[in-house]
Amino acid sequence: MSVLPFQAVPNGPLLRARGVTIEYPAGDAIVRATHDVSFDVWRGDRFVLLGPSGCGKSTLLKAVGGFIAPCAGSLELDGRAIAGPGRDRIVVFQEFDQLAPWKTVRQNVMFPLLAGKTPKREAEARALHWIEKVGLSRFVDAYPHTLSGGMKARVAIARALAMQPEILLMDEPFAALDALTRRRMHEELQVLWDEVRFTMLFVTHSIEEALVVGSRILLLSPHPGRVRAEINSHQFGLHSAGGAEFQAAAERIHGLLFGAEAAVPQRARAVRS
Ligand SMILES: Nc1ncnc2c1ncn2[C@@H]1O[C@H](COP(=O)(O)OP(=O)(O)OP(=O)(O)O)[C@@H](O)[C@H]1O
Repeated sequence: MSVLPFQAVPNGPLLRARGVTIEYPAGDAIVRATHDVSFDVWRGDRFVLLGPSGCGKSTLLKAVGGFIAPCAGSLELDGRAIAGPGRDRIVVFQEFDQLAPWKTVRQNVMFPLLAGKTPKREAEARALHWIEKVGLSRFVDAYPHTLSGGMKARVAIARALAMQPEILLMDEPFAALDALTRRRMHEELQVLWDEVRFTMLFVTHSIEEALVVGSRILLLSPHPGRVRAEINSHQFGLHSAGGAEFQAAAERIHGLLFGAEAAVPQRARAVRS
């Protein structure tokens, strides 16, 4: 019998999570961070994991990044089991001091490309391309300590996108920024996405941010995180923030997360917005 080489499932979801349960050892005990979480992320999705502090959002993101393994369930990217970190998944954290302080903006963006053996000329061209896309061309030779928080956020995004990952993993990337800068970053992320259509898995505990940033939102219950509902939110954006429909969606999400509906464990439901 001939064995066919593995092939990715055409037209399937890019990221498939099935029954993901993740536990941490904590002394003699075990902390269950997520329980039986399933979801699909399709190419071009801006998929948000939303839930209260401690519901396992970052844990799920780290598992997708390949930094921790589920104790039950499966995670697949493009049909292949996630078995460890890979260049197809790049994480952007909220600590922008992940930028090397002794490297310029250009050098910071080039660094992971060079580490991945991209030829220097190509690495520089790609770095300059993405630095321009995030509006920092004038700052290519600046050092991180001379940049504002928003500018550092943009460098981190440029560095991630320059790697051309299959999926960008963003863990509350704007949480440390002031409200005005965060709003600006939401705008810029939207402009970038409109142009590039990258796939994004975005973690936040802010309902408003989830609605503005996301095209689909997975609501997770408090500790351990279980899927409460999945919501379409592509119709919302900064233009609709504060409007009646936006407020109604935000209130419904709040009810699902914290209200009477949240008290009764329930299976995942598709909720139309
Ligand atoms: N390294 C660890 N060891 C033990 N327990 C952990 C570890 N990391 C996370 N946890 C626990 O797992 C649960 C989920 O944590 P996680 O950071 O994923 O939640 P979160 O939803 O991202 O929270 P936040 O919004 O506050 O960042 C929490 O109860 C947390 O205390």
